[in-house]
Amino acid sequence: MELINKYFQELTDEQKQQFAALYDLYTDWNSKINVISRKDITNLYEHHVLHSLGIAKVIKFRPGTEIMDLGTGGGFPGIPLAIMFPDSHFHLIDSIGKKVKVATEVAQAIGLKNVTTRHCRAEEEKQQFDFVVSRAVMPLGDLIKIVRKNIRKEQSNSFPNGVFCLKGGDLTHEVAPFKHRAEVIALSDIFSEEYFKTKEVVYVTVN
Ligand SMILES: C[S@@+](CC[C@H](N)C(=O)[O-])C[C@H]1O[C@@H](n2cnc3c(N)ncnc32)[C@H](O)[C@@H]1O
Repeated sequence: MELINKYFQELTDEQKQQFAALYDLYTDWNSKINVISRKDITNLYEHHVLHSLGIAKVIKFRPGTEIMDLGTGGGFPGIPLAIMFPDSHFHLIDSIGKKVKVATEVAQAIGLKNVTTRHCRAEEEKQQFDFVVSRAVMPLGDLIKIVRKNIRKEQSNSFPNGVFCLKGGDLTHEVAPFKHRAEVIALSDIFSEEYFKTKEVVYVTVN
């Protein structure tokens, strides 16, 4: 939790309480439904919460922005981002029902009013959003093909509407087809912890 305060110094008391509550909630839910590797739960704030918030270091979503988290699992990156941007709306979807249940229960338990969840495959989701966020779900090319229908044309943020993905490792091949429309932001330039040495935020403009 100190790690979140270290990088985000303007949190309200409510946001601090919401972030702090995640540890017990995920420890409890993860013992029933596996959404995080069991041995990684002690690294919840660094590997999952702060990693998700890497996107918040790249874009400050304007109030009213609508975002879909594709393949949210137990709520990453959607839940940490929903805490960080209470005036934006986050729609969390996953094709595995019991994982969506964890995300739904955690959002409810911490009183998030800006989160909806849905158990479905992204291919079936027809709603439109300003942005799609995603971590560890599928290769960039496949993801862009699926979400093209979900990105609305009208723009209202500092970045044109598109996709923010949390990725790791060498992305040369994955990003090559999008070279004029993609931007790779190294999280090692933002977070000093060893874990972020090989982690990136990839942004792709869609439309
Ligand atoms: C490795 S998990 C990552 C979960 C979460 N994003 C995280 O980082 O903790 C990948 C998730 O993507 C979901 N998924 C894969 N393909 C999907 C699709 N086409 N539509 C919706 N969810 C999908 C899976 O059910 C799984 O929960």
